[in-house]
Amino acid sequence: MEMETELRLESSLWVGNKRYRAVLSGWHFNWTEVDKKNRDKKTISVPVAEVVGVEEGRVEILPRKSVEDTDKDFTVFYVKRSSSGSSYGLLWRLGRIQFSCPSRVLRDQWTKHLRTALKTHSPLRPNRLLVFINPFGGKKKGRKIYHSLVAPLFELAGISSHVIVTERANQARDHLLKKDLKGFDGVVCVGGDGMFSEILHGLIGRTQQEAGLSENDPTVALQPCPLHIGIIPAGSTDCVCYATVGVIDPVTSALHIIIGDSQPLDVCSVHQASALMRYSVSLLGYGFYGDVLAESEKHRWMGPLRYDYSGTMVYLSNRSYAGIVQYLPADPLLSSPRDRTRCLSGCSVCSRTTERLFPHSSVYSSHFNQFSSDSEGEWVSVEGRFRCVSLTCMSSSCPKSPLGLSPSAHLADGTGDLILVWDTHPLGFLKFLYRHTSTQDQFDLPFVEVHRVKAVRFSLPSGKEEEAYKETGGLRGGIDEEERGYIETVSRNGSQQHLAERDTGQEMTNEQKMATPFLCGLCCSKVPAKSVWNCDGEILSSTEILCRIHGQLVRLYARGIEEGAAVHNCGKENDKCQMGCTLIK
Ligand SMILES: Nc1ncnc2c1ncn2[C@@H]1O[C@H](COP(=O)(O)OP(=O)(O)OP(=O)(O)O)[C@@H](O)[C@H]1O
Repeated sequence: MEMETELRLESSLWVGNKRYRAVLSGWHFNWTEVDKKNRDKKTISVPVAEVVGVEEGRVEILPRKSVEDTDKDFTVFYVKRSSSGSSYGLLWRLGRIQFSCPSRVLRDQWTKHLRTALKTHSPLRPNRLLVFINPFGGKKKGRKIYHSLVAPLFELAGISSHVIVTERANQARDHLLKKDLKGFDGVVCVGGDGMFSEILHGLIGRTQQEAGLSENDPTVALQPCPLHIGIIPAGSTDCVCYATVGVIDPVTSALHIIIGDSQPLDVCSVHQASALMRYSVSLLGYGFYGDVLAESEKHRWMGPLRYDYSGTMVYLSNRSYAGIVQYLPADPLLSSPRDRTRCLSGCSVCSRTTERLFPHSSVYSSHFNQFSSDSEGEWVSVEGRFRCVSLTCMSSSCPKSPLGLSPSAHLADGTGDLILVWDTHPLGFLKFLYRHTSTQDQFDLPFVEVHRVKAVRFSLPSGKEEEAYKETGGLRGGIDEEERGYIETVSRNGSQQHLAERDTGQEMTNEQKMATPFLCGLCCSKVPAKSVWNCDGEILSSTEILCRIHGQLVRLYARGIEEGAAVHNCGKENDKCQMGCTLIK
C-alpha cells in the first residue's frame, strides 16, 4: 500500500496547447483533456505494466529514432490496441504521447515515477535476450522482420539482444543445450512452429541436464524452464503464436516480450519404450493427421498449398487404423473438454493450476511433483478402428479453424484433450472435419469422443484381432438420419461420388479416371496396417508411444487470447456466439 501512495503523482501537463490532467496512481497512468472551462473531456488510461518506455525530450522512433532534447518535455510509449481487420484477435501497436511540463523539476519527477512504477508492476521485463532468426522460415523474411519491426522496439525499451542468424537446422537447439546462457532472461525465436520446437527442445533439455533429471523417464516430473520464450512469427505455420497471442503479428509479439508478459504452457513428452522421442505443445495425431503430414512431405514443392491438397487426398483415401488407446483421465471436477469455456487471458482454470503446481510464491523454486503427489487415478483402455486419434495440449486454433481442434482446451492446466474419432462412413468423417471451420460442436457426433487426460498410451493390436475385424467388417457409430441427409447432399456434387462407388466395384467415370493418377499412391496401393504420428508437424519414427503432459513446463512472453478479442467466426457483430465470446470489430 505504502508503495502505491509513494508512486502517486498528479499534475497538469500539456500536449501542444491542450491542457491535460495526468494521474499516476497504483496500476494506472491516465491523462484527461481539460477544456478552457475546466471541464474534463476524454480520458486515456494505460496500465503501468503496458507502458513500453519513458524518454526525456520529444522522441520519435519511426521512421527512425530522433530525439529533440528539450528540458521540459517527456515522451511516453505505450501499448495501444487495434482491430486486426479480420474477425478475431487484437493487434498491439506502439502508442506515443509527448507531454510538456511547466518546469524541468516536474518533468524529472514524472519520468522517475513512471520508470519506478513500471519496474514495480512488470517485474518480468527482460533486460537481455538471446535471439535466433531462421533466415529460411516462411517467406524468408525473418531477418527483415526482426531488424525493421522488432529491433527498434527492443532498443527503445532498453533491451540488449544477442542475435544469431541460424545456418543450419537444429543450431538453435544445440546452442541452448551446450552454450553459456548466463545473463539472459529469455530466448526469442524468429521463425515458425518448427523453429519454436527447436527452442522448446533446447531449453527443456538444458533445464533437465542442469537439474540432473532424465528426460527419457516418463515418470519423472520435469523441471520447468527458467528462461521465457518469445515467438516473433515469421514462418509458414505460426500456430503456437496464434494460440498464445491471438494474432500472427511481429509487432504485437515484440510488445508482449518487452513488457514481460508471462504465459505458462503445458508440454507433452512423447516416449517410446524408455526413450524420449519429442516434446509436443499442439497436435499429436495418428491416422488422418499423420497421413496428411506424410503425404504433404511428398509435395513440399507446392508450398503451403500442399496441406490442403494432401488433406483432400488423404480424405479421399478413406482410411482407418486399428489401435489400442489407454488414457489416464484428469480430474473431472476441475474442468471438462465440453464445458464450453475458452482459455482466455487470465484464465481461472489455468491460474488454479499454477497455484496447485507452484504453491509457494516463487514459480521456479519449488516444483510440485505432479505425478507422485497427485493420486494417479485409473487408466482406461479402448480398442478398435480409428479415423484419427489426436492429443492436444491447447485448443490448437489457427486462422483456418478459429476455435481449434479442442475449443475448450487450456494452455496451462496440466492436461491434454484426447480426441478419438472411431471409424465411420466417409461423409460422417467429412462432417467432423468440416465442423472445425465453424462454431458447430465437432464432438457432438456419435463416432467422436473427447477426454481430458494426463497421459496416453497407444499400441497396435495383435494380428488376430485385425483379422477378426476384416471378417465382420463393422463400423462403429453408424449413420444417423441427419448424417444420411448430409451424405446424399454431398454425394450429389460429383467429386465425392466415386468414393461410395469404389467399394461397390462400379466402373469408373471419366472424371474418376482423371483423378486416378493423384489417387494412385493412396488408394490403389494396399492399405497399410498402420499410420504415423504427426508430432507438431514432425513424423515420429515409432507407432507405439507413451505421452505424458507436464503442467506449465515452459513460459512464453504472451498472455493468452485477450478477453474481448473475438475467437469465432459466426459472423454476427456484437453477437454472442455459442462459446460465449463476443465479436468485436
Ligand atoms: N538456417 C537454417 N537452415 C535450414 N533449416 C533451418 C535453419 N534454421 C532453422 N531451420 C529449420 O527449419 C525448419 C522450419 O523452420 P520454421 O518453422 O521457422 O519455418 P516454416 O516455414 O514455418 O517451416 P515449415 O517448413 O515447417 O512450414 C525448422 O524445423 C528449423 O529447425
